[in-house]
This record gives sequence, structure tokens and C-alpha cells, in this order.
Amino acid sequence: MRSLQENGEQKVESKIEEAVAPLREKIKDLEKSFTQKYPPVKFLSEKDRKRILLGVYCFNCGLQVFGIQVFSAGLGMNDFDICVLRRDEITKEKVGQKDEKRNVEHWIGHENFELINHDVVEPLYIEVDQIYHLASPASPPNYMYNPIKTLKTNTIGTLNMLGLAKRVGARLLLASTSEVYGDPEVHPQNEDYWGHVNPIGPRACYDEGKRVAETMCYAYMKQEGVEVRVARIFNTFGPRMHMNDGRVVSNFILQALQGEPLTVYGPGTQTRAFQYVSDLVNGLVALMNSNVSSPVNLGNPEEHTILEFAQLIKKLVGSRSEIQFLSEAQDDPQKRKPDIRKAKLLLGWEPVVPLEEGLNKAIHYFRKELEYQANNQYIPKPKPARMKKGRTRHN
Ligand SMILES: O=c1ccn([C@@H]2O[C@H](COP(=O)(O)OP(=O)(O)O[C@H]3OC[C@@H](O)[C@H](O)[C@H]3O)[C@@H](O)[C@H]2O)c(=O)[nH]1
Repeated sequence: MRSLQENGEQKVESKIEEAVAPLREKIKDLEKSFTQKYPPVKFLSEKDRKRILLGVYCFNCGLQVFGIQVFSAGLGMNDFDICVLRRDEITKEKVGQKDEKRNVEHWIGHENFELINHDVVEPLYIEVDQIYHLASPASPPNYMYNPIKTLKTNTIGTLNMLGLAKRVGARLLLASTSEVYGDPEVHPQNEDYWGHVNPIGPRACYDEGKRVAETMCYAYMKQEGVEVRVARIFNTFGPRMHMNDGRVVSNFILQALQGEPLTVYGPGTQTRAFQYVSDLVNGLVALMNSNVSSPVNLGNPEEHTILEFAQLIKKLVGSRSEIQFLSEAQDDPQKRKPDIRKAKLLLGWEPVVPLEEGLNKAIHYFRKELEYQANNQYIPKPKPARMKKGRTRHN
């Protein structure tokens, strides 16, 4: 009799334990988020505090640009995780109200953080010490979608940020790009190479936009004494990229995870070298706080063909997806690999995250996102070359 009662009690206990275990996990996660370390700004004197403006691009608001201001003793990976590369998704209307501000929710309400909703094409009047000018779409399908706005963001937007830097005496870091080298005739690309860009091709809005943005930086430096830093950023990937980003890393991972064909544009012999986001962030922060005012390449020199890259992602995901060859994108650079000797020598910086390790982190992120989206009845597909007014975006 007694043992029957004990058995019953044990069953009830194990059922309770089963129900409570996931709640315990949730509490652990919540506790972790509370113990996050932030810079000890409160105890710094006014002269040691830095007001840092991070201008980022918002994916879901079309080309509306958001500014994020962090009041900080200095910037580190934790501060940057909210926005670098993501340049998007501060709001997620497509997914639903619940998801609004999901990407920055762990920062909302923090005393050192302020979210500014602002379009960089309009002047901005704030007090700030450092400006990371990252505002621009960076994915080819995105920047080609509205080339005029891409041009305005990179030209008028850059003028506005330089004007702000001049007015308040701030230092400005421009997120430039390996695309200033165009379809390069020099390989690997070093900072002295002037590039090979088609000024009237479909990529010109971004390539030439960034080239003139660099020109503006050096005009403001020479004429007005503004302190500028120019990072030429090579292909970068990592968690928090948008599901509809349209660049090759997110496309291939999502296609592999969903059992869909991996879409290779052209024969797949074109090469790229991919760096992981944390390496880029460390490079940007090192450059901002250095005395190097000339352009610096930031990228990982490990070069692969796009076909090799598709095969690698298939292997890492464990996917049976086929590889599908689509027509080549117009003016697609045929090879790209950064020469990073300057960054190594002058910043003491080089990438440390191996490609496969970074890809596994990105795969883990996208797998979770797919689960999350499925629970919210929204499963986005990787973006194909979108049509606008009867034209494909690549041609
Ligand atoms: O689904 C796809 C997407 C892309 N690709 C190919 O993969 C290569 C890389 O394409 P991505 O769209 O990821 O990026 P790109 O190298 O063309 O441009 C990038 O360059 C550096 C950065 O400044 C920018 O983030 C972006 O402009 C290209 O050759 C492209 O044609 C595919 O084969 N399939």
C-alpha cells in the first residue's frame, strides 16, 4: 500500500519536474541577460565619457536610416552587437507587432543607450564624440532596389555626418567597402589600388556612392580639419543578418536548411573571402581609436570560389540540397581578396575566427530564426533577384 502511494508520488514529482525544467532554463536565460556587463560610464568623469553615434541601416523600413547613440566609456563588442552588419531589423513589421525592436530589445531602457529614429539624408543636430557612419544598404539586391536612395544615403548622408562631425569636433569613421575596387585587375587588393568600377552599371549607386563618400571624407579632413577614418570592409557575415538579406551567405545557409537548391550565379568560379562579424567589429573599433587616417582594408584573406563555398555550407548544414546555376549577375567582381598587411602593421589587427567556426555560428542562428519564424507562422524565403518595373535587379 505504502509503496503504491510512493510510486504515485514519484510519478507526480517527475511530471512536475518535466513541466518545470523548461521554466528553469528560461529563468537562467533571463538571469544571464541581467548580468550582462556594460561599460562603467556612471563612475567616469565627464571628460572621459564618449558619446558615440552608430548610424545604421534599417532593413524593414525600406531605406529609412536609424541612428543609435551609445553613451559609453569606449566601444566594445557588446555595444556593437546591436547593429553592425545587421544594419536592419530594428522593427519587424512583417513578422508582427510582438517582434518590434527585437534586435535591440536588450538595449532598450539601458541608461547608456538611446535609440534615435532619423534619416541620415536629413541633417542631425546632436552632441557626439565619435561617429560610426554605417548607414547604407550593403547587400547588392538591396542597394540596387532603390539606387537613387542608395546614392542619397551615401552622398547627402555622408555630407550630413561630416557636417555634424565638423560642428561638434567629432571623429568620423566611414564604413566604405571592397566594392570601391570594382571588378579588380589587381589581386589581392591593397589600399593603393584605385579600382575598376563601371560608373553607369547596376552596382554603381553603391560603388560610386562609397567612392565619393571617401572623397568627401578627405575633402573635409583637408579643408576643415575633420578627423576621419575609412574602413574598406570586405564580405562579412554572422548572426543577426536579415533572413531576406540576399547576400550569398544568408541565401546559401537558408536554402541548405530548408532543403532548397543553392542558387549559384554564373559558373561559381568567382571568388570571395569572408570574415566573421566579431573580427570586423574589433577592426572598426581599433581603426576608430588609432591615428590612421588613410583607408584601411578590413577582411579575412581566406579566398574561395562561390561554388566551393556552396559545397562547404551544404556539408556544414548536412543538407541534401542541389546546387542550381543561375545566370551571372552583371558586373559581378570575378575575384576579391583583401591585402590586410596595412591593418596588421598599423592596427595590430587580423581576423581570428576561422571560416568554418563562423559559419557554424551563423547556421545555428539561422536554424533558430527559422524555428522562431515557424512558430510565428512566417517563413521568409531567401531573396531571389527581385523585379522592379519589369527589370531584374541584377541585369
Ligand atoms: O544567392 C546567391 C547570392 C550571391 N551569389 C554570388 O556570390 C558572390 C557574393 O555575393 P554577395 O551578394 O554576397 O556580395 P558581393 O561580394 O557581390 O557584394 C558585397 O561586397 C562587399 C560588401 O561591401 C557588400 O556587403 C556587398 O556589396 C557574388 O559573386 C554573387 O554573384 C550567388 O552565387 N548566389
